[in-house]
Amino acid sequence: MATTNWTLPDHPTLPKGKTVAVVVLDGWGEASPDQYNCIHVAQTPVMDSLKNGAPEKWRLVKAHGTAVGLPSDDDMGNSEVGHNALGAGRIFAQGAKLVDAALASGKIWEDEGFNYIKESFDKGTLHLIGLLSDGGVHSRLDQVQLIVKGASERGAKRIRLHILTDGRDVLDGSSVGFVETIENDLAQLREQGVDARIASGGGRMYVTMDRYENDWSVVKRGWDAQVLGEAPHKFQNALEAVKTLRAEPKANDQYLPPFVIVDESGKSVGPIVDGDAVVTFNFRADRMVMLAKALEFPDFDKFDRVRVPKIKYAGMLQYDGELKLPSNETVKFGHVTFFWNGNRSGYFDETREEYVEIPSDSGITFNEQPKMKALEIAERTRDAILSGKFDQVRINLPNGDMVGHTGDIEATVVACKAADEAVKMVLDAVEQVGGIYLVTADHGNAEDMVKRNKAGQPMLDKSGSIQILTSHTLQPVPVAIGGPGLHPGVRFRSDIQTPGLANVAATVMNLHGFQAPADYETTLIEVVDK
Ligand SMILES: O=C(O)[C@H](O)COP(=O)(O)O
Ligand SMILES: [Mn+2]
Ligand SMILES: [Mn+2]
Repeated sequence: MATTNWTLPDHPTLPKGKTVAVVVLDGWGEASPDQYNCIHVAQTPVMDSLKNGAPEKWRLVKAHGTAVGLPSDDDMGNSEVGHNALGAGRIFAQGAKLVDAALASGKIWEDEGFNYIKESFDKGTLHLIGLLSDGGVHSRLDQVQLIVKGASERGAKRIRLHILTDGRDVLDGSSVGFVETIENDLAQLREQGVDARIASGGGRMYVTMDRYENDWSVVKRGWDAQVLGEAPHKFQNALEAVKTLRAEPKANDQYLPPFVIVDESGKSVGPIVDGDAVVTFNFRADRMVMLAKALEFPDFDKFDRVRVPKIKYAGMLQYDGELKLPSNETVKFGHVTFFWNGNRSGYFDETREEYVEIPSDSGITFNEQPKMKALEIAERTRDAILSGKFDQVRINLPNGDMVGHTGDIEATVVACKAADEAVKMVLDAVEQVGGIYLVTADHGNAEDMVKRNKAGQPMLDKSGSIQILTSHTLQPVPVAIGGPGLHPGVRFRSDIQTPGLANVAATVMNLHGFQAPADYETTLIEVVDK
């Protein structure tokens, strides 16, 4: 059998042995300057100097749509696809696109996963758990509709949906419309004799969709509602649930409390029991892995599951290639490890890598602490650079994104300033060791906090207030290179017209003195005589 040769060819000009700092600013895009562009409003002298100081060493790259493996150029970027592209150096079809293709070809119904869960359809219930929105980041409503329809046509007689409301990848308040849409579909199925209903729900950030083991109580709340059929709020139908819970002061789709749907006698309509099938319909991994562990691990000590039903469980994708979940931190830690490494947890080589997690504040929304742990991340990065132990030090600074998702403009301005200060500390350390930096971002967010019409003007809601955009954007992101270790002849090429994040990996390999493999997206840099 032929063995792969992983040795990279030497770069013809660029030297090896320089420390390279790769800095990813989460949610930091480039957009026209106005009062809703928090990066523009914030004092960001370091990022400004990179942009204005060296025009041949700063440029924009695409971070959304087909450039990062999403189905269309209407799809905003996100952390999973952005970091995958940054790490992989190539453009792979991402979860959203793979599921679209499997649904369009009908292959999804022939796959092992569907055949496995189908065995439960005769006697058991099919439960579908996931994010109900058309954000296209973790899941998509049209896919859920097709799955419900397709499963019912293929023998599922009793279907229960456990919905998570969004408000983060889509406008706050849009949950009501999504619930209406799916309720209509379910009503039609009921007319055809399929017992299909929503059984439970809750806001994504408070129920189920935690990530990187930041706060297991979030997953527990979901478990109680979805599996045990228990929640503090009980309603007869999901539309009433969402409308009533949204009427509470300060209510927000992201944080709706858990609820269960009950029958006339007050009994939950859809706990998960022995013999049932469960499908988690998010294609994105990070916020489903914890639930997958709770559903699958025989030894589990993160919370008391009370009852562990014997189920057949499948996900839309394999969420973790290392742990094989399903078998068939921190809020961003996994972005520069797990996502970067192609949704694979754990080290490639423990002797050569060290992953450092700076735990986030938990139990708060990040507009309360917009500086987050930027300073701590920067200090650890500085120390790692100064230690001389590493060829490459890679970090993700979460502020622009995490605070941007809260929709709090003032706090997002503070967040952007904090991220800029963190970049300064990293660049100072690079300076001290004679190293090289590459600063970029995984997608936009903080640079535009308002929903706009086609002409680019802010849109107003019925009461005349601007419609706050909590989600990511379609904007390009910057890439800046520099540092005393950078060969003086290095500059960005002008012959690649629309590069994307996938071009960064080959660039970084060059900065380490190597050429990228032939199938990588081309490097952004060239070396001219100086
Ligand atoms: O999971 C989230 O927080 C959002 O849906 C997307 O944000 P991220 O892609 O930046 O993680
Ligand atoms: Mn991100
Ligand atoms: Mn985000």
